[in-house]
Amino acid sequence: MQITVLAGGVGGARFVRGLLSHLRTRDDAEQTSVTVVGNTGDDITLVGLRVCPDLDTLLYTLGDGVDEGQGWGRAQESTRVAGELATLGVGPDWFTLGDLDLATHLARSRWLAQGLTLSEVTARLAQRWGLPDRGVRLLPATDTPIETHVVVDDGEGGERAIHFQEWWVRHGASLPARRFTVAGLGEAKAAPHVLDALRTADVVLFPPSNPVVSIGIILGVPGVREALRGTRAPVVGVSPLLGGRPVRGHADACLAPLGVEVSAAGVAGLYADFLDGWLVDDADAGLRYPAGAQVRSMDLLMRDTEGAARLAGAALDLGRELSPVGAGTRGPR
Ligand SMILES: O=c1nc2n(C[C@H](O)[C@H](O)[C@H](O)CO)c3cc(O)ccc3cc-2c(=O)[nH]1
Repeated sequence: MQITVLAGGVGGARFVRGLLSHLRTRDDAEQTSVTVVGNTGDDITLVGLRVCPDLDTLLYTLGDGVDEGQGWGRAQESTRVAGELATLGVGPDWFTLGDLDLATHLARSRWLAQGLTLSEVTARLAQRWGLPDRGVRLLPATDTPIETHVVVDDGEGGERAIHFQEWWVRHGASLPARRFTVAGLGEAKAAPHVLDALRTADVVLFPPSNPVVSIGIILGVPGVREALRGTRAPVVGVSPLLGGRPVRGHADACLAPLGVEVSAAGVAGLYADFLDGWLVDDADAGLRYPAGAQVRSMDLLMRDTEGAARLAGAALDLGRELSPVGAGTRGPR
């Protein structure tokens, strides 16, 4: 079985870790491969280094090296270099790069400067973190450098665009966003294997990642949405909102500027053109959902890896139910 997952950072990484844990309990584990397509809109260049937060969160989480408390960054990390940079007045003081994490950014930036693509760099890092041995292929959504920007009020009746990380980390998403723009997205090409992984999957899963600044960015890469509309695989998503609130992150602050209802139903509407199955929390079972997707409710909270495994198993079960005679047998939509 081939499973393709579109993922943002912490929520996506924890869901995939749960998926791997669930797959280990199944008889067909040996014949199953997982392709994860990661968001690159969060990427940023800091102190001359290319930082890819969502890809790194996936690498560290799936490679058992993540700081569990934060959900991002390396476990047992120190920040001596960041402290020295601050003393030198270099770099933003609102974004901290850990010492071990810096090695990732140094290696990535060096390999990119040598002419490797982000896909090739990510494959090297994935090897370092043992992802292929765990049956996981990690792909950036695109090799084209893209960056999400947030348009906010400039305080003088006009507007200004700031990098997504400045809005998210420095301001805690508290500045009302007028809209999101993605530099480079228009000219971006899906990275190698991304479109094929969607077209040839047996099931496509959407973890409870941010629908606007994580999944939404991947969907904006030319060809991705069309591949999802055309795939014969069931597409099953997990709502990132429980009772109208995100478990972590700021999905609510991202949906408001789009004029989308901040609810599991509102998010389902963003995926309505390709979604086959939608897992929502029991608290949201009574909402009115767009026609087309089968909705199932359960306790959606991923308290630990076991909880994430339960969720991933339910998403796979729903996918199987929607493709009763085997994936690849339904006509394209
Ligand atoms: O809240 C923070 N998040 C930090 N994050 C998390 C990240 O900014 C966001 O949570 C994601 O981009 C949103 O998915 C980092 C992620 C990295 O891979 C590397 C460094 C950082 C540093 C910070 C930070 O200083 N503060």
